[in-house]
Amino acid sequence: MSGENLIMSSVNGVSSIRPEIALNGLANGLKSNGINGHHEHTNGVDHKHANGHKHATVDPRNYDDIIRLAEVIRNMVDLKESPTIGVICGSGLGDLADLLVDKQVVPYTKIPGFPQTSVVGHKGNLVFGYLSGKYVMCLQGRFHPYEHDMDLVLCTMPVRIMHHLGVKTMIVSNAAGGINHKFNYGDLMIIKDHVFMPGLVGFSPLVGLNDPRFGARFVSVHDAYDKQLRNMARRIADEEDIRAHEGIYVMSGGPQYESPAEVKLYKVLGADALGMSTCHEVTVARQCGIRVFGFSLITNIGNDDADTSVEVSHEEVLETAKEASVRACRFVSRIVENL
Ligand SMILES: O=P(O)(O)O[C@H]1O[C@H](CO)[C@@H](O)[C@H]1O
Ligand SMILES: Nc1nc2[nH]cnc2c(=O)[nH]1
Repeated sequence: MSGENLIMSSVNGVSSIRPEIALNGLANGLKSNGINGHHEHTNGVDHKHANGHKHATVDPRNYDDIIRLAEVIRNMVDLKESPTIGVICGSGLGDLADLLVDKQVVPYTKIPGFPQTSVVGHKGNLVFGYLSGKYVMCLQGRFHPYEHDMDLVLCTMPVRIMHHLGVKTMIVSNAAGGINHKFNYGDLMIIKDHVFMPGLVGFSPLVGLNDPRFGARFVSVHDAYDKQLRNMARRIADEEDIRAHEGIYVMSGGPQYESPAEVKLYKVLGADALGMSTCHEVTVARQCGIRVFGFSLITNIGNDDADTSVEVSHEEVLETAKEASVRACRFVSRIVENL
């Protein structure tokens, strides 16, 4: 099979991926070189794509591999300009990427060495285009650590690629279970701060040898969610008559939802909403100096009493996210307009 055939594709008839790239050449270019040439990583992963085809070896821990992969992606599309805004679409919120104007879609399956999505509601496309007149890149589908054997470095590879392609501001969304009693189905929660549970016990994307080209060894996340952006988002929510709160997001490892006793525990910790994503991406974004705005879509209400608890399901999460999707897309479009 030729590289041309693999890379050429049309999604919804709008993709215009450049055909001239030879995948075999990319594979060679993507061999791991080690940090600064003096450290050879041995944990490069041969990522098998959904179609069973084995792509180039990319070591997500290797700076040179990330830069090469970012350049491969740059060459797969005809970028209109540098995307300075990156959006990670959470469960059921991928509709936003479909709204982009003049868009170019690169399926993850066509990107050598890229991981794949497996969660319903995460399509698995990198989408470039204009939103509110600004050139953005959207991840239409994210990588949850529970899908990828808790390999947080692999799951945050797209954030480092965004950075290399020019992203300065990242908007990250997720679906989450509300545990603040004021929260209702379909409300938005502007993330003020987070509790990164996996990170607290050693599952951080920053664990391992640090190549200083990625950023600092020790990253301060005291101001991870930009205050100015939060204030702007609150004003926009008011103007648009969107119910939005501000609160603390907790990322658990998942994929099981919380037991009522765990929900109670998180309440004591001061959490407002629970999910299984976002914190790893935000941590890496802060390491490379990307400004972050994050919000949760409250798709279900956490149970805190085993005697009255009801089942939580991903179907329910997706259904509520779908109902709130138009509102959430309007919210993000207005934020981008104001950036
Ligand atoms: O955080 P996003 O990607 O929105 O997905 C959320 O929804 C899924 C559970 O329903 C989990 O993956 C949780 O993290
Ligand atoms: N951990 C967790 N993730 C979610 N994603 C959507 N709802 C929930 C929830 O209740 N708990």
